[in-house]
Amino acid sequence: MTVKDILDAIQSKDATSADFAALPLPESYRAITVHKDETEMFAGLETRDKDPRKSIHLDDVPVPELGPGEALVAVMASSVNYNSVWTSIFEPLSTFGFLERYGRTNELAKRHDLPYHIIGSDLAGVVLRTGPGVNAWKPGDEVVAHCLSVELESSDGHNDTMLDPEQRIWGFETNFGGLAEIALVKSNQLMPKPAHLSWEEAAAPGLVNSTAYRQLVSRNGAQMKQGDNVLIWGASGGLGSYATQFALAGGATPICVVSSEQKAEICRKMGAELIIDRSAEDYRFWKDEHTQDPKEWKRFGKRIRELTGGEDVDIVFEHPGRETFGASVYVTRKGGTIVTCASTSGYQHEYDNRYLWMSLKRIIGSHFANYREAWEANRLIAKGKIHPTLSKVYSLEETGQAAYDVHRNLHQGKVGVLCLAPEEGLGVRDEAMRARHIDAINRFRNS
Ligand SMILES: C/C=C/C(=O)SCCNC(=O)CCNC(=O)[C@H](O)C(C)(C)COP(=O)(O)OP(=O)(O)OC[C@H]1O[C@@H](n2cnc3c(N)ncnc32)[C@H](O)[C@@H]1OP(=O)(O)O
Ligand SMILES: NC(=O)C1=CN([C@@H]2O[C@H](COP(=O)(O)OP(=O)(O)OC[C@H]3O[C@@H](n4cnc5c(N)ncnc54)[C@H](OP(=O)(O)O)[C@@H]3O)[C@@H](O)[C@H]2O)C=CC1
Repeated sequence: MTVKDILDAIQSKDATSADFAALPLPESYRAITVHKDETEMFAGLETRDKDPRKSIHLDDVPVPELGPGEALVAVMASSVNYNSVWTSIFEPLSTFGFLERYGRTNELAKRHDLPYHIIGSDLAGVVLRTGPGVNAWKPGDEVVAHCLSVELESSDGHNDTMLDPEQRIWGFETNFGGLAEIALVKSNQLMPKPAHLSWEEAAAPGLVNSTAYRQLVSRNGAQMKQGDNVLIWGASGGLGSYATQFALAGGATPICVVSSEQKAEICRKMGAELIIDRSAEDYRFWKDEHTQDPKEWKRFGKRIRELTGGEDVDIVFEHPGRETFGASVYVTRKGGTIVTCASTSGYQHEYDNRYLWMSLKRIIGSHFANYREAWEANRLIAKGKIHPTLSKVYSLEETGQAAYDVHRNLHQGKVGVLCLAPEEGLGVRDEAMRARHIDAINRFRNS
């Protein structure tokens, strides 16, 4: 039995759940990995010079044992997230430490502590097997998976599953991720695949869409409301392309920051009108490595006021971190919110705290999304209210290049990866709904 037989079953129109359940599992499958004995390979290099194409491998790996509450999924497509870039350059630390720590927690978790890490935190595919105790899903179900892995044995996470002390991001802090032909997930990560999307389109939004939803919309984030001005860094990037859509769909006004005219045009296509090209306007928030320039914060703030007709921003959607955080705190209106989920340009932030406390601003930390938020975010995709922002699709063999593109900011929106799917465009079940949204679905394609 090989993965080819699985693919044949998926592509045959009449395979039943019983047929999928009867398919023997292959012994091995192809997966994107990083290797434990290579974690020092980039020692001494600058971050930008660490090349994912060198550290990312395509290996044959054994199918992991299936535990209670888990599912094995045949992965048709996945996507590249920035967390896989971090994994592949071993920054800010090697993910093997996460796997070792997880492995120490219990007997079943030991499976994750291996000399290779199968990465990837998104998937669209078909359930192959479910473990004991799984009733909601069965072999043959077409699914996407969100990336929240929790144990829920402590009450700390019972109101908000992101607060579980054993909270992990699947495919980053656990093994057996989505950039592979088969993935192992907890069954409560599974959600229905949006019927109007192809496999690669369905696999694209998951992680970033859920994160932007919590960060901007949820009561756990900035609680954006109608009429809010929302400053969105990297508005045509992974997170930003969903934040921009949430702002527009929620009656807010996005002020989109991008770094080229091409990216500005994509934001206009999404419906945004207020756009700042940070390259063309050449903001230099840092005079040198250690000193910020408040005059540049002010110039940036003036530009925002020009665009909004004199208003400041209610919310800043932050993730670049060190480079922009001082400016973000400065330009937020009195009583406004800076909501951050990352620090791509550096995690030691500096800002002038007088502008925070004297103007009663708040900084909120946000990370991925709880079960319910991830479900709600996926529901918005399934209803055609928010759309995938897939620009380019690579084969599994080309994942290193795909991660390189994201690391070097050469991409737009999301970059997809075909795993078992032999070509793009497969897996659409609701053609009529697709036709209604086709322009929006294709907005980012080939940009
Ligand atoms: C969905 C996608 C998301 C993304 O893309 S996010 C971007 C990618 N992610 C990242 O860049 C984050 C990567 N992770 C990290 O950098 C690290 O992961 C953290 C900085 C988040 C945490 O650091 P660590 O060293 O792993 O964990 P500690 O919590 O600092 O625990 C180490 C030891 O320190 C003890 N400790 C924790 N808090 C306290 C305290 N308040 N007082 C005293 N001790 C403390 C712990 O218990 C433990 O101890 P013991 O080693 O013995 O187990
Ligand atoms: N905590 C969480 O749950 C999550 C955290 N993340 C983290 O968020 C970060 C962004 O992820 P994602 O959106 O997918 O990545 P992308 O690379 O797809 O998009 C980020 C965008 O940010 C902009 N940007 C990059 N560097 C800078 C800078 N120095 N100053 C201003 N803008 C900058 C770029 O846009 P432009 O050049 O056009 O300005 C880029 O398109 C990553 O660090 C990732 O790990 C992501 C998802 C979830």
